Amino acid sequence: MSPALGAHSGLYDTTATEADQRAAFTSGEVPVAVYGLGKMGLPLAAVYAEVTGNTIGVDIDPEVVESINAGNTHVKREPGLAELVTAVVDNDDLRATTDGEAAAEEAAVHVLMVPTLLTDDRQPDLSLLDEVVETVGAGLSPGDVVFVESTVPPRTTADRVVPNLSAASGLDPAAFGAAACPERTVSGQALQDVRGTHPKVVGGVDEESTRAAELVYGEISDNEVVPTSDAATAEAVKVFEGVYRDVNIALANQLARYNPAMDIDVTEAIDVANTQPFCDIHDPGPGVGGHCIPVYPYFLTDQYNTDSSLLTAARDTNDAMPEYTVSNLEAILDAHGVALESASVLLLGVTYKANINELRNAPSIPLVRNLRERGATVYAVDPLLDDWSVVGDIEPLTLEESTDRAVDAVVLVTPHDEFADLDWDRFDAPILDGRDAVNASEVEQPVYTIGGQWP
Ligand SMILES: NC(=O)c1ccc[n+]([C@@H]2O[C@H](COP(=O)([O-])OP(=O)(O)OC[C@H]3O[C@@H](n4cnc5c(N)ncnc54)[C@H](O)[C@@H]3O)[C@@H](O)[C@H]2O)c1
Ligand SMILES: CC(=O)N[C@@H]1[C@@H](OP(=O)(O)OP(=O)(O)OC[C@H]2O[C@@H](n3ccc(=O)[nH]c3=O)[C@H](O)[C@@H]2O)O[C@H](CO)[C@@H](O)[C@@H]1O
Repeated sequence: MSPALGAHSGLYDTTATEADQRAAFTSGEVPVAVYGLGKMGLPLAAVYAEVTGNTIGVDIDPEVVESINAGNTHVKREPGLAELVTAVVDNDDLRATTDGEAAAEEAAVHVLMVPTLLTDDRQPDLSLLDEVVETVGAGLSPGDVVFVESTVPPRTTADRVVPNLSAASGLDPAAFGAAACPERTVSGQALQDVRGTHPKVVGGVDEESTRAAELVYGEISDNEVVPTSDAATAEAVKVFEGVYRDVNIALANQLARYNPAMDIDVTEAIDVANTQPFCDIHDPGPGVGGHCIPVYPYFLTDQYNTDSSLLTAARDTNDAMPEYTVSNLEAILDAHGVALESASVLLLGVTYKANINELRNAPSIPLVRNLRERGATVYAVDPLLDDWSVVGDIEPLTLEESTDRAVDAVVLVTPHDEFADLDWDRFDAPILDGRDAVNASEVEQPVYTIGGQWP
């Protein structure tokens, strides 16, 4: 019970003044629970704890919970995160638990940050969201607010989350608030993003929910808080951002395919085209991975009886890039007198993005499958990866071991920091620089790029 907030410690439909609500929120009188403590959820929970002094982190993985309660951070390469987690745990501002229902009973602000992925037939998979909504519903109280930070198909908060919360709690939907407050955070800079690199978008299922979200994120974010007309609009903002990026990357990959016929360096043309403000063509590469960009288009394509051919064409273009990369490599090997079928190929970087230990939808997986189907022997180096089981039929090597292997070509798939100062000539083989990350002027071996000129 919060004296400042009167009847209940919730922010929804309270009679307290805005000033009293802010005071209650920042003094810990409005307990917060953050559900999902992964790459996005842990930074988010740590900032909530820093602001409120009373945040419960909920995760279904006991090892995650144990690690956090020991003041440790299982999410790596996030500047400032380890220090912040240690500080908020030591100060008892943040505590973690696997008991989501107990946390839901205690909290008045519920923040959902669990994965929203795809089923095998590429439909939105909201099963983890449904599970956590059941958990929150079991402890939901009048006056509580629920913020969906996970990226979801537009209309999910209003048409799925709220009815399920009402059913699980027995509360009338008018008794609690719900808003879509999509996470606009990039791994590798998560803390600064949560704190306000970009404006924070919030949209409630009703005006009071939007108001409560504005008040909370006005304390969490240093940037402006942008309220939208409703929750579905806020959800659409996030999905549209991701779809824009997938289509734009597909444009870059389409342009790369004009080689070898066009016989130019497409990446040079793109870079120069981008020197005027109405053009922002992204970079061609061996494919589009992660659980954001290749996923979000499917939150739209089959959900409405609307032609989505542009989005599906972009997805097809990006999904074809691993195979296109192999055809590039085959031309390079051929020019160096080696048949792909009998070649030894070294891949540098396997995770979907530099310095992030995440294999979801990683282009390296179809790339390895394609190379092996063609008969090539494949080695790979990835200093971040601890579980190679899903990568395919390859021999993982350390960077040191890789120099002892006679290989016919090297493919830079993911430019981790560890490769930044590499002596590329140590491999004595042509290089296919999939992410245009190698300074070819400093390398004696021939360096090719996706979109660059073929041999
Ligand atoms: N990773 C990104 O760059 C990024 C950026 C913006 C938004 N997002 C959104 O955030 C979501 C989460 O991404 P992430 O990178 O943090 O995922 P993650 O896989 O790193 O972490 C998810 C965590 O949620 C936990 N979890 C699963 N089900 C749970 C439940 N029912 N209750 C409590 N915890 C549960 C898992 O144990 C895991 O620790 C994404 O699916 C996406 O929608 C991701
Ligand atoms: C808040 C949030 O959701 N943030 C998302 C997050 O997305 P993300 O972490 O999944 O990372 P991305 O950078 O989008 O990369 C995805 C894949 O696309 C490949 N790629 C990329 C650019 C390019 O020009 N050509 C490419 O081929 C790359 O190698 C990788 O495999 O950060 C982005 C800003 O970085 C955001 O815009 C995006 O909303």
